[in-house]
Amino acid sequence: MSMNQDIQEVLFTPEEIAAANQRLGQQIAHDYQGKNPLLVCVLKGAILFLTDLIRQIPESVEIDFMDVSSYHGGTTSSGDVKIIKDLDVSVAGRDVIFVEDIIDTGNTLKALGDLFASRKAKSVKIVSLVDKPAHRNQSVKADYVGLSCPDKFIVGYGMDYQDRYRNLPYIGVLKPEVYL
Ligand SMILES: O=P(O)(O)OC[C@H]1O[C@H](OP(=O)(O)OP(=O)(O)O)[C@H](O)[C@@H]1O
Ligand code: HPA
Ligand SMILES: [Mg+2]
Repeated sequence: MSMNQDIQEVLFTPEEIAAANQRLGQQIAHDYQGKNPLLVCVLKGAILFLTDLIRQIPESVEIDFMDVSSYHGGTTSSGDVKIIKDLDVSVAGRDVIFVEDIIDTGNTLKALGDLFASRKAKSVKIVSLVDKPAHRNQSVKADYVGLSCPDKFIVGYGMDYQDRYRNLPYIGVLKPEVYL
């Protein structure tokens, strides 16, 4: 059965996502000329965004990955942000950009920000493809935002429900009967 049948509404098409990526890539390229920033992809959700975003940055960058989880497949944050895999490289003296698919409660980026405060990065900024401000309970804000989303649980383009739907090329909302 096609995943498309589980979708009630498409919020952002592949074209809208591509346009957002292009704009974000241009902004980052402009702001980080000659700085060789370290883009830290927050797995798993941000994997599609990272790979598309970096191709829109015609400047030298490096990438690394952290695996962080707090939703455990569901639709609400457990508040317990688990670091499953840390970076391979040191961030001391580096210009770091966290790459996120979505900022929702802000719990994930608050925990990463606290962790990085002691690691002596030269600068730390955040790029998030989607901003969902409705449930924010931490005062984190992305420096670069692609798309703003209403108070709905979304899937696709990296984002999951029970680890599925990440491979949808668009971002949408599931039919209510899927949440069982
Ligand atoms: O602002 P928050 O409320 O913390 O939500 C945002 C985070 O939640 C999701 O990750 P999740 O824990 O679902 O792990 P996943 O990326 O592996 O799906 C998403 O990819 C962000 O990292
Ligand atoms: O709306 C969402 N969808 C998928 N994953 C998420 N993680 C935080 N918010 C969301
Ligand atoms: Mg998830």
